Amino acid sequence: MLKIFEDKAKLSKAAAELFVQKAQEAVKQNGRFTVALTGGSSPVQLYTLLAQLPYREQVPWEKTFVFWGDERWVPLTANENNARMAMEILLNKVPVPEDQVYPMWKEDTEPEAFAQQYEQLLQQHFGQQTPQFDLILLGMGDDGHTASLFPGTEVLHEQSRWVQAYYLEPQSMYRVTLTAPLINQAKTICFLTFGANKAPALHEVLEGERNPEKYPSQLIQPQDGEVVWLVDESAASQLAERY
Ligand SMILES: O=C(O)[C@H](O)[C@@H](O)[C@H](O)[C@H](O)COP(=O)(O)O
Repeated sequence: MLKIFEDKAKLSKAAAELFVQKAQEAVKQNGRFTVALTGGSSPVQLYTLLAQLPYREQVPWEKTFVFWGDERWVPLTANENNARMAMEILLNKVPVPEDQVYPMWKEDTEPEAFAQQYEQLLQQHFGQQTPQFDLILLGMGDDGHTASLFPGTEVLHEQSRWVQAYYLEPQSMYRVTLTAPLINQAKTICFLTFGANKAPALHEVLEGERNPEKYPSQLIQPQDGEVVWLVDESAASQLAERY
């Protein structure tokens, strides 16, 4: 499903309403809401809204479990750290229990070892059930990457691991990421994509030939769940269809 909005503000409001809806549905059905947050700049306005009324009071924070879709392997105090951004803008301002928030970074730990620890954490969280997030928020880079699934990387071919760490040459940093097989188990996946710079990649991802090696966001095709693309007019400007 794709929804086109006039601007980022309207897109972010719709994303906040979706977040609340999915959280309330999950708690009603399973007694908890398991979400994976995205990093980057796309979710900033959404996180800001969720920390304010009315959304702040509509999310069952006490029953919410917060993971991340990916992380840059930099300290939690670093500007580039995705968890830091979400904590500062949202999580430190809402009553989500600290022991239900799982940053994708740990001091004095090698990224590969940490990826295994995070996978074990997810296995404990989901137990014998299918590892099905209720909601995974994703951004999309102007190269068509999502989470830390970047073009031409080995992680795109991972079929069994849920979490992988690898050295991302172009950015000279390690990344830790949920893999496509795990992301695709989710009940709802929501892409937040706005800005004219995303228009070419969005056209290729949604309407171009299948080429996930080049446009990894094409890997995101949940088995039973749904993908919701929330985009603005600028990002949608090269789409042939208006959906
Ligand atoms: O760690 C990250 O940077 C994100 O997880 C990444 O996948 C992001 O969603 C895209 O790069 C889009 O970034 P923007 O939202 O800043 O355009």
